[in-house]
Amino acid sequence: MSYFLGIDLGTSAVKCVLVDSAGTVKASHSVEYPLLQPEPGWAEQHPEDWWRSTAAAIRALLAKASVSGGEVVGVGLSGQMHGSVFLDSDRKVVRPALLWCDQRTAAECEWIEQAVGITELGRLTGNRALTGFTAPKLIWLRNHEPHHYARTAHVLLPKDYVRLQLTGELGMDMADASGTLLLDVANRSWSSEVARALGLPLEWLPPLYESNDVVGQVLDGAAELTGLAPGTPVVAGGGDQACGAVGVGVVQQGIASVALGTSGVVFVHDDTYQADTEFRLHSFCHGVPGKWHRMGVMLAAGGSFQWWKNHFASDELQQVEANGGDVYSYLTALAETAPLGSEGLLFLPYLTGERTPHPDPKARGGFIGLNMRHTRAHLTRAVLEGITFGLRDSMELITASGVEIRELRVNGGGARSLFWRQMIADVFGYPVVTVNSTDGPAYGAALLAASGVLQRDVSVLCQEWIKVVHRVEPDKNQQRRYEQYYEVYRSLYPALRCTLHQLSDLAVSK
Ligand SMILES: Nc1ncnc2c1ncn2[C@@H]1O[C@H](COP(=O)(O)OP(=O)(O)O)[C@@H](O)[C@H]1O
Ligand SMILES: O=C(CO)[C@@H](O)[C@H](O)COP(=O)(O)O
Repeated sequence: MSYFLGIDLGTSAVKCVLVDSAGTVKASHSVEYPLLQPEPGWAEQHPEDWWRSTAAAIRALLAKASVSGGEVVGVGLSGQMHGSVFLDSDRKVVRPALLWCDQRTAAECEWIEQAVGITELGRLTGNRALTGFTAPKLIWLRNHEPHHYARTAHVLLPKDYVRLQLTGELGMDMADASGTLLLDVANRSWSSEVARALGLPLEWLPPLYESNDVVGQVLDGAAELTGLAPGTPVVAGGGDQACGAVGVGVVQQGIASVALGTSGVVFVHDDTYQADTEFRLHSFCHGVPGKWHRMGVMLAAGGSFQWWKNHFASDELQQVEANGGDVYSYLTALAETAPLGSEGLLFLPYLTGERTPHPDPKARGGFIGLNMRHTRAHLTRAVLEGITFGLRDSMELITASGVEIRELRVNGGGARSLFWRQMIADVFGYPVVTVNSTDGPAYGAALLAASGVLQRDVSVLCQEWIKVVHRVEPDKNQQRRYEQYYEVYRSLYPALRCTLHQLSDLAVSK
């Protein structure tokens, strides 16, 4: 039997999945690694941890599935986007990577937008300078760690480091490269103009590939560590959002995906390059060769729910866990006992600043409208509703550009909850479906590997592999009531912006 291996290098863990040539998942396996937060707002990881964990996950997956390395005929990679891996001329790691959720580069983003100009930067790259993106991190390194900057010879994104260890080849796909702020997204090539304006060496950037291009073959040493066969072809793959969209079949116009991971993303496919006039949406290359996509990114979607679980719901939760229950399922059931709108309570999900629609590292979260009747159930529901309203903000920007949507495909950990899926259908006003692939980005990476190795069209493979398994329709009455809450929600950020900034400054003042 032949299998394709999809690897998704996430923020908390690497997930590997084996898929057969008909698109059926044989088995999956995850291995976690630590997230370092040496200062408030910083987020780093050791690239060596990624590689060690990936090799261990592949080995364990093959054993679990009783599949031999020789049966794996192609490998694809997906990964957390934007993270900067700095390598020296011997391809050794210079310092820990700065991740997508790291917020230290606010000053560098301002400098970039002044140096290039927001409109010119948008014309050249399709995007604004946002704290998570890669180029501001390179400038941060130049400003704050010149000794590390002087040693740097190559810059990669997280999953590209893993591909380098597997194959010995430097490379980056267009989809992930779009989040560096150094790609001319419209023309799918590095922007020498932006690199020159920022004084960044273009030679640090690796060769570019489409997501289903074969970049290299598994090396002997990597084969020994992973259990894969030497010479197995490895495709470029893509950023986790592009791979996740491929994994749920968002490879044509009319279907949007909503990813409920740590971040939250509303994603649409574009046949031609499109950019938001004010660059509030990210305009990126898609994992489908020669195609593009736009997305709005909320930094703490599932992340807000996870924060709520970790800090304000610990007592019963220990019991739930001890009885083998799922803590998130317990919390969504609790939320369901509170009425729609949480009896006049709104939650702002800007716990780690925000990207879309408010590119603001100093935005902060909050509960607004508390009264004496509110219980933990109301607050839990308000958290889920606030995240959903925040995602609707991205959808508003997408539909305002003239895109017509007929269906939402939900993926990520939050998609497990039927209650949350119904809430999304009611708040967005579109049918919400889930598909047979629950492994999202890893499944998309396996599909891209199959496309590259078998020389099959990505969209055709999506049609063959991906099937809708569940559908919820918006409830008109609930939709009308949510609309009233959403109108209040969207008025809060402009009204509170200065207050949130003051609080953000006070939090770090000594
Ligand atoms: N049963 C569930 N119901 C609702 N939300 C859930 C459930 N399980 C997980 N989640 C949410 O999904 C998030 C994790 O999603 P995942 O796609 O695994 O994220 P990542 O890839 O960023 O690590 C959690 O933080 C939580 O908010
Ligand atoms: O920054 C982005 C997209 O622009 C994030 O989507 C990261 O790529 C990681 O997301 P999770 O999968 O961990 O939520």
